[in-house]
Amino acid sequence: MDTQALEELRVLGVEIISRPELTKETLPAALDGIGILVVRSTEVTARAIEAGRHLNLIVRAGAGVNTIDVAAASARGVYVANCPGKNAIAVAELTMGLVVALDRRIVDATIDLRAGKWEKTRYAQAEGLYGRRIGVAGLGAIGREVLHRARAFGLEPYAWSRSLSSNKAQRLDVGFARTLEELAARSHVFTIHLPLDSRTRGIVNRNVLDALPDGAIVVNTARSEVMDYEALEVAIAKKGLRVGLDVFPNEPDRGTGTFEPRVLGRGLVYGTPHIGASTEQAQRAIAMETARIIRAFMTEETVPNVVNICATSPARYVVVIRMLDKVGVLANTLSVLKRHGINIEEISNTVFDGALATCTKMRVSGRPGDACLKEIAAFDEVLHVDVVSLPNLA
Ligand SMILES: NC(=O)C1=CN([C@@H]2O[C@H](COP(=O)(O)OP(=O)(O)OC[C@H]3O[C@@H](n4cnc5c(N)ncnc54)[C@H](O)[C@@H]3O)[C@@H](O)[C@H]2O)C=CC1
Ligand SMILES: O=C(O)C(=O)COP(=O)(O)O
Repeated sequence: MDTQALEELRVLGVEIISRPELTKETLPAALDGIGILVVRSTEVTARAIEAGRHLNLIVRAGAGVNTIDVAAASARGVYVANCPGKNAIAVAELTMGLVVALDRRIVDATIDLRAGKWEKTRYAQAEGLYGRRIGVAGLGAIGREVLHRARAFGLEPYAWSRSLSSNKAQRLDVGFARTLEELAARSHVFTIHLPLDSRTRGIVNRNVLDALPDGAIVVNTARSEVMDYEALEVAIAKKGLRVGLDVFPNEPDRGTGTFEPRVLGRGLVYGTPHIGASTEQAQRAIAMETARIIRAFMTEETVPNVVNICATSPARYVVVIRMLDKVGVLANTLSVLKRHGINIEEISNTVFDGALATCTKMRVSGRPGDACLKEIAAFDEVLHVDVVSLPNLA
């Protein structure tokens, strides 16, 4: 981990245990006594989350949280946070690297040269990128960085993304595709930057691949499960696609080992071992963001980048209680709320200058009745109690 980020954590008094060799299988047994787990692509299963009885926070030191059983974490009240955007430039750089390499067949030319073969005639047959169209599927942090770099190459950009409308596309000066098929049909270069979830699994399917023009360059640096790799193999043969992949089905979860993805032998297919995020710059940015998340978790009320906060809280009211800063006052008010069957969803407590008084705000699902409020107000140390209805912002 970056030395500055490590220093940040040391200042917080965090004891750091580094176990990069852990896998999906060995992680659960290693979580005993661990409060904060920082992971890259290692899978964090429900079994790991159950085994990690002391776990409060899981930080995905990267973007994609599909490797973490977020539902299992939510069910045990464990925060899951990621580092959005912090490795986007690195992935965009690799994406453009693959695009250029495929157009000019740089890898094959190098392999031939290393074997003593001067194949100028063969490798002189490149189309070139300038003036051709690039389709970006998923215009998030990485998609936008790709767009930026694609323009510098003179590629004409098109995009398809969840919240992209034709107006927004116009503002971004990018061609708008209404469907993924439409995007594919326009793309001489087609690049995928969608997260993996239940809606995107297999979304780049046979129909989408069939819509691509012959000889198109296809790049996937997102997740293998977003694309049907069997259909891809067929499309490579049928359409002469040139393909660049940084992600594969059943990737090893160790840094070194053997791995022979079948698709790599199916035509002009270049591959990298999931290194999209692996530049020093990106890793430094990720480390600093990880330290920021941990610091906020330990010292502040809100944790940044949490992906599993209840989007539609059942809380409809806020109980605001000003009280003297004395032992047991808050506990007394809570026991009254409990007796009246009021469930507290969220709570915050602020202490004011001089530490004489505090203000507690509790988000609750049911409106406390007058009797309940009177009981709270009756405590000598309670200065005031109020109930505020939350606006329906849904
Ligand atoms: N190869 C590597 O090392 C890396 C791979 N990745 C992968 O790239 C993915 C994207 O990363 P970012 O751009 O940072 O994420 P992001 O969240 O900033 O962007 C994702 C984009 O996809 C769009 N989107 C999401 N669901 C959609 C749907 N169902 N239909 C249409 N559009 C949808 C979103 O609106 C957003 O614009 C990550 O989730 C991760 O899986 C990320 C970093 C490194
Ligand atoms: O950030 C992401 O989503 C990635 O895929 C990066 O994976 P890594 O942390 O390099 O194993």
